[in-house]
Amino acid sequence: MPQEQASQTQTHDDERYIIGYAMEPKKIQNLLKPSLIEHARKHGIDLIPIDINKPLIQQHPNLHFHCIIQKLQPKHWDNLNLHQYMSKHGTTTTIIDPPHLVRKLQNRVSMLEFASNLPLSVQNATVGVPYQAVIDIHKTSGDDFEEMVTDSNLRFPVIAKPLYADGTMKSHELCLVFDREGLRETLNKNAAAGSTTTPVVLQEFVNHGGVVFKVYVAGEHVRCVKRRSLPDIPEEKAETLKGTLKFSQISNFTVQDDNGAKSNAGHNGDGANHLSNIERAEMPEENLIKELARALRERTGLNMFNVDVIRDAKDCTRYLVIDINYFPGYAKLPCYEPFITDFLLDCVRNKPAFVCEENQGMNE
Ligand SMILES: O=P(O)(O)O[C@H]1[C@H](O)[C@@H](OP(=O)(O)O)[C@H](OP(=O)(O)O)[C@@H](OP(=O)(O)O)[C@H]1O
Ligand SMILES: Nc1ncnc2c1ncn2[C@@H]1O[C@H](COP(=O)(O)OP(=O)(O)O)[C@@H](O)[C@H]1O
Ligand SMILES: [Mg+2]
Ligand SMILES: [Mg+2]
Repeated sequence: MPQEQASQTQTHDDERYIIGYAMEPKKIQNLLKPSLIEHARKHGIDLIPIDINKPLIQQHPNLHFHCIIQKLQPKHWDNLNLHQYMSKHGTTTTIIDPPHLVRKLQNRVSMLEFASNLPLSVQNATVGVPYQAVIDIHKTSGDDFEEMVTDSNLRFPVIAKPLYADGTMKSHELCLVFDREGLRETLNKNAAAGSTTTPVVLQEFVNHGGVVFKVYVAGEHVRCVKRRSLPDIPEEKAETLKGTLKFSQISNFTVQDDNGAKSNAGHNGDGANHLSNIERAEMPEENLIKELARALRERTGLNMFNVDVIRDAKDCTRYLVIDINYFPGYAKLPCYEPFITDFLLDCVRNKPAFVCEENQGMNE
């Protein structure tokens, strides 16, 4: 890690804290890199794995967890029986964050409600959400379909997103839909999937210069990075485009990766163009990012998340939140080790802002 970006963390010499992490192996592999474990250790934190498949009360009988971080499916909450654990240790152990609050980010409608009508005031900038509507996926033909599209008030192109953003690969399978026929086709395919049919949110596609700003939040700590996004669709071209275009996890390339990365959504140009778009794009005002993070922490009651934000290509003061993810891939941030460690130290030193309302709703 470059010296100049090393932790601002101050270690209190003899303090040691035990922090448990409960998550699936893939997430552990992505997040708990040796560099993080070592950085945390040097700053007084021992990061200890928790087995997500058996009750926590049966694990580590001689350890006291000051705090537990987690990214879990509901079945893991049952297996861990954290309720039982917390009834014994709840006064001294904090769980970040309560699952009933995390769950609100797993639905693309309730997720964006947090970002609607945000009272932010940084210069002239506004932060909102794109217009979106949940549609009835069974109305795929005839007058029903026509009426539904008209009633939805949506303007094409739109992005069809699975309503549930529950961490599955399927929940990241998105589709650009250019016209009514494309929408009908998408709904028919969904219906053909039978038991795996999922409700769909249609969200207006907003031209934004091919760059998404990812705002990573860990308590009071906030970082914003630029990532690759879908390219703009010029209005005259939008009128001629037909059908649909599937894509998935387009922003999962860092700027460095982007050079050689190929996308299945490249309907308008090549990687090199995107790269220069990203390089050229001005970052949002730092205060705006801070205010956005603070407002969303307050509204969601959560500490660990990131927010995907785009800037309207037609109006550079208009920012739109398009996605909020619980416990994102912090390791993709440069120097994520001090970022996470500083946050964890805040948690264990019990800054009031970081204590989840007495771990309420834990087993809901
Ligand atoms: O695991 P699920 O619940 O699917 O959520 C994923 C993971 O958190 C990704 O991090 P990782 O790749 O480390 O698992 C994250 O990438 P970022 O950290 O780049 O945001 C994704 O954000 P999107 O890129 O918006 O999908 C987010 O949707
Ligand atoms: N309304 C929108 N207008 C323009 N581009 C969008 C919009 N919504 C999503 N995108 C693009 O699609 C990508 C994935 O969408 P997102 O809602 O973040 O889904 P996921 O949860 O799979 O990351 C975004 O990072 C962005 O590049
Ligand atoms: Mg996203
Ligand atoms: Mg997401």
